[in-house]
Amino acid sequence: MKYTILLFEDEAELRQEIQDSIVLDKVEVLAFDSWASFKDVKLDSVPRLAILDINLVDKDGLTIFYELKEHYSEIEGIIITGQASLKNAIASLKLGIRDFIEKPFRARELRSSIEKCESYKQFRVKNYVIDRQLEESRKKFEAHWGIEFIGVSQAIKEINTLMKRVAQADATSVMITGESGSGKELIARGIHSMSDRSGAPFYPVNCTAIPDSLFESEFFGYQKGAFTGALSNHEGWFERANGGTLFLDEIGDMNLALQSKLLRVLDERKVNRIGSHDIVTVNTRIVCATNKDLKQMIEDGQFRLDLYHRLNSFHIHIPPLRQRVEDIPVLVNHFVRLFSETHNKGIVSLHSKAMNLLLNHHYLGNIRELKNIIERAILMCDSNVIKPRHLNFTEHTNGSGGGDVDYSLETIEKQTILKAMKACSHNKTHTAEKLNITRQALNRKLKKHGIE
Ligand SMILES: Nc1ncnc2c1ncn2[C@@H]1O[C@H](COP(=O)(O)OP(=O)(O)OP(=O)(O)O)[C@@H](O)[C@H]1O
Repeated sequence: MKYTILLFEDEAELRQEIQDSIVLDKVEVLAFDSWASFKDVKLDSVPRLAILDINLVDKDGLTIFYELKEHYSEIEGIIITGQASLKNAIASLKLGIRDFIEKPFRARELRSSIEKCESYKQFRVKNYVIDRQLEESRKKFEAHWGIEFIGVSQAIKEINTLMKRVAQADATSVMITGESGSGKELIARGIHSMSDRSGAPFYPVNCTAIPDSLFESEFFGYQKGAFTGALSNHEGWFERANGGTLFLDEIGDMNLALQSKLLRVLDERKVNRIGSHDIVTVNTRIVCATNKDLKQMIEDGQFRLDLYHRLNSFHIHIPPLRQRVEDIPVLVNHFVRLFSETHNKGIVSLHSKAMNLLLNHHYLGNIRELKNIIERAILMCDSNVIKPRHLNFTEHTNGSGGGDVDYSLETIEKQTILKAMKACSHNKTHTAEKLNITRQALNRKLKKHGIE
């Protein structure tokens, strides 16, 4: 599907520069120098995003966004301005503008802002529309394969027992920890579907995908007219998941102010939408997940200790796949059967050399990585046996067993920072940009790794 972006900028040179910098796949940028030049244009598709200068010749960017919103209620907005003021920033936020960028800005800053809008949009689309289709296919998948957490290691056996036990403890909050791709969401879904809540929604939210400015309204919902952009009543996550399970993924990315509010809801089990005095009692189980070290975050003052204890009343930790090699063969067989069926291939087995390579791989991306490797192999395989040449490992590991290579994430992070520092002649601002993190974050990491 084409992704249409509307650009309103009256400086011709900047307009062209912005257009040139947004060369993204499947994106079409329609540029205008004024409202007058846009208003009679017939669009082929619904625009998903508007990038607006505040001062245009005939209308200001905020008013234009307001008018666009009337026609395209789902449109997102980014304001670019040479005259950033608190007043404008507040007005933008109230209108539901996602980002506010001060001129002059770098092309990558704008691109990253667009990507943020898009990931938020995908989050909404996923949850409000496409989720139904996903739910359907998921149900079919579960009916066929079951939702059991696959594995034969002692760790997985214990996890399966814990899942069943906590599923019966109705309202207990659950904290799931483990590296990315290790199965945290699958466990959360498993707990939900084994509990008495299975008839009510399982509502997944990725805390990283929501800009701070929108967290509160998404969290609690709002009443029509509560603020300028509130064009209709909007249920918050707690209400949507009422009776069911709210899965808060990447809880470590929730800011401190929101953490306090979450704690209050967990204590009181009550929410009220922004702009409304009505109090809604909610019966929502919270299952949260993180791959961050929350204890360290508590020490650094970035995560509330009381919330940690509240969420951690039941803790499930998933060890990385490389520490439970005995699970690899069953997972491989499971994914071979699954993808062979999905892609209508008659693949029946795996060559022992291919299995050896899989057993010796280090899986920094855990089960997600293994799953992708098998799916690719199934697609590449032209006979009914998967052979070593069908396996496409990532560049970090070659399946040879690893030798003396240190695969710890800490080491990889340190090496990446050192490489970036070298490439940027030790200029911290440039290094931070290259690594796509803030300068403060870079300083913290340099300190952590003892670099300098
Ligand atoms: N034990 C398992 N058995 C079968 N499939 C699994 C298992 N663990 C994980 N998977 C599959 O691996 C993929 C990644 O799992 P999931 O999304 O739950 O990981 P995650 O830890 O939540 O990742 P992230 O931290 O990146 O959000 C999913 O497709 C999931 O179905």
